[in-house]
Amino acid sequence: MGSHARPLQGLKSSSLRNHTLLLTHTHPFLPLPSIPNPDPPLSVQDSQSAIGGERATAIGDRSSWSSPTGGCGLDSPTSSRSTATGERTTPQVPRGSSAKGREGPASPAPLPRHRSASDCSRLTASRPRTERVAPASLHRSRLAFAVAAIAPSLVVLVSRLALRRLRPMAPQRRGPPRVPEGNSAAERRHANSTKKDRLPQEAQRTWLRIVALGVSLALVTFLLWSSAGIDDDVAEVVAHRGEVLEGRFIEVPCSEDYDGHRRFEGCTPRKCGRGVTDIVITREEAEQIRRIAEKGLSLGGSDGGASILDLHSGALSVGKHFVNLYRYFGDKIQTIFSEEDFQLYRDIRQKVQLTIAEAFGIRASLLYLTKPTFFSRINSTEAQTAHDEYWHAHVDKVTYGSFDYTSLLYLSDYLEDFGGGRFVFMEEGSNKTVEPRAGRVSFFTSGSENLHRVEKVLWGTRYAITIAFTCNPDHGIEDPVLT
Ligand SMILES: O=C(O)CCC(=O)C(=O)O
Ligand SMILES: [Fe+2]
Repeated sequence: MGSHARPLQGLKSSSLRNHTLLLTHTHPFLPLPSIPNPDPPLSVQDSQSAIGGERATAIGDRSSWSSPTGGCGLDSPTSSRSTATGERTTPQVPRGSSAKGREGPASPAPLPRHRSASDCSRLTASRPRTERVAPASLHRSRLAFAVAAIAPSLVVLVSRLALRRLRPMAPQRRGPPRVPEGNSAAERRHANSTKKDRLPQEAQRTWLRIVALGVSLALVTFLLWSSAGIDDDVAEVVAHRGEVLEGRFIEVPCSEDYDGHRRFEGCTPRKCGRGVTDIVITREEAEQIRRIAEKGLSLGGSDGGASILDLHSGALSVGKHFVNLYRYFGDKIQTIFSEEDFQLYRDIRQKVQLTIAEAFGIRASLLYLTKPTFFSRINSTEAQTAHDEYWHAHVDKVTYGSFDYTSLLYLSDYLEDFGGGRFVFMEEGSNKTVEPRAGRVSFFTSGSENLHRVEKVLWGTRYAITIAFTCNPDHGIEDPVLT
């Protein structure tokens, strides 16, 4: 690594703040939009042009690396097109990955706003398949809270009633029995009989207390279990980390999300579903490409949650923001990445594209790589901004607009490299989980038929690449090139 390849974090944070571009603070990851966003998504009405505006000045002898667009390769929607074979057709404007694209002016792109699961549920409320956004456990949690709130009072009430019934002699306990004075034999007899009566009553009271305590404990346990998260809804692991899947495909009915966008017959999903395969990308390839991610991300990294590296635009998480690696390093970028790195990236993209085309019965050449396509690195550090909360349920088509087919290439192993961090397709009562495994490709149509989330990473570090495809050539982006 050359002299320029030192962590951006090594810069004085104040100068970094002054000179980095503020890109909406968001990661492209999740429900949170951010880096290079596709063209104004047709279906997302509340998109906002959140990027840009702030111009950075030079850091030391480095030239300015900002642009009004925020330095993360926000290019014009009209673009060159990448095909299955990686050729570019009719480039109209330089894209983010080209040297020109990195430096040239670009207009800010509206970004889709982060949507939570409940947003999604509102969005899709009329659709039978996607209404099932609130997971069953959420309902259970609410119920548990309600029960727990009234349960103690109920238990006390029932116990008191029960005790009252069991206590016919209760008034006697308020004071000594009224017996004629001097009748000591009668007094003793009465005292004895009262003691006898009291014994079983006390036993009953103790017994009731134990029952009340037991009920309360059971409720508390239930409540804790219920509110422990929605992961307990995971009903089925569709891809275990330990298995090597040749290919597993599950078809699901398409949502109506695609109707709000221009249709491209032969490509826009008519057949929807999800697939997983472990034989398209080898574990060696996964390891090599992970090294690229490690190299790039070692230069920055977010303050918590997920860190993002987008080789197309150059966007890299640093602290709570993004910087543009390409602008920052200029030609020196070649001291960090090699042509082989980029070639591998392109090869992998192509293999994934062919896999998706085959699974959905479409021509690979009709698919275009779209943005954001990026590496993610997640660890168990607390997210510092709401935008780093990668674990929210979301619909990619809603979040990113241009996505028609999403794919994820995992670069590390669940339970070996990290814990938590499983991918979950959310379906009420029957969530489907994909356990990441290095080299595993998980792909799916991007509409709300595939609402999903990532579990929080509990330990270790999880690496993945999100590779997205669109059917709209205008939303296509080029492969990254090292020039
Ligand atoms: O990394 C994953 O497993 C999922 C990422 C994701 O949902 C996304 O990038 O939209
Ligand atoms: Fe996603």
